[in-house]
Amino acid sequence: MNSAANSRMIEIVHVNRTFQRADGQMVKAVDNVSVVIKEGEFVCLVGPSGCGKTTLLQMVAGLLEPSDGGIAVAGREISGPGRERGMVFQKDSVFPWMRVIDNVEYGLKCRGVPAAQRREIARTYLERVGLGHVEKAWPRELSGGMLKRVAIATVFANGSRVLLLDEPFGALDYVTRHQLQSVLLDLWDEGGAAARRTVLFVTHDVDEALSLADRILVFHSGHLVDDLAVTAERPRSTDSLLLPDMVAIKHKLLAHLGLEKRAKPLAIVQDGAAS
Ligand SMILES: Nc1ncnc2c1ncn2[C@@H]1O[C@H](COP(=O)(O)OP(=O)(O)OP(=O)(O)O)[C@@H](O)[C@H]1O
Repeated sequence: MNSAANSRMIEIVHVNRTFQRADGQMVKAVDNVSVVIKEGEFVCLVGPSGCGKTTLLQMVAGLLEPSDGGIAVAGREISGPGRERGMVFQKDSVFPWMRVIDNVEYGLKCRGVPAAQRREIARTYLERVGLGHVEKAWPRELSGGMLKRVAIATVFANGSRVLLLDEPFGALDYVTRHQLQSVLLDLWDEGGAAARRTVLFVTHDVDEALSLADRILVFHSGHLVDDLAVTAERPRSTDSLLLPDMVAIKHKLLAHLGLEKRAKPLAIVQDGAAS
């Protein structure tokens, strides 16, 4: 639950991460990033390819160590992965050798949750993502969108207070993507504002960020270059994206991505030649 004591859920303090490429060249993937994420915030990370979004997420997950600086979650400096942080990757995050329900239960099983209790929790979340009817199926029998639902059910069933999602819907078609955004937001909001989990969500899709986020962090060349509040009311619809404030944020994001100049109408083609 939210409380004043841990309302600073993620604290990233002067974090740097450098890689050495195979050719010996050094790459500064994350460059002196400091930011505080409050408990229950839904934060999207946006920026051009290679700007360090995944690297930062992996450091918060504890899968990568910062070269410099520190990261604390719920007031504790992290030194590796932890139960309070759950991750969904762009590629499928399910074990192909386990049935759907066993996938969703796996984290609970590892923590010693009794069989009947973990089955009940897994079933609850599979129902919530609309997959109650395929609990006995194998992952290979499911579509890409269904597999993402399994991954989302799993991360919520595990009870992690911090969810780290790296372009989870990037490979999905438009309709499935929108359905899954709704599923994710419903789960995030299921207990009301005071029970919301803290989400870091990497996306390339500006409209997705505007639909989901309370706050959008914009990265460029490893730097955090903008921090935009999205205050539009929830639940948001496609019409919410047309509100003046949302359009203003979208313009800022497109400018950061270097896309503003493409907003001109296409030249009209007449008699086979551009006019
Ligand atoms: N293991 C690694 N070894 C060497 N360089 C790496 C490694 N991981 C990432 N990098 C480099 O760090 C930089 C940031 O990569 P990162 O994957 O974090 O960017 P990103 O913003 O998530 O990109 P994308 O949106 O394309 O996924 C890139 O220049 C990348 O080539």
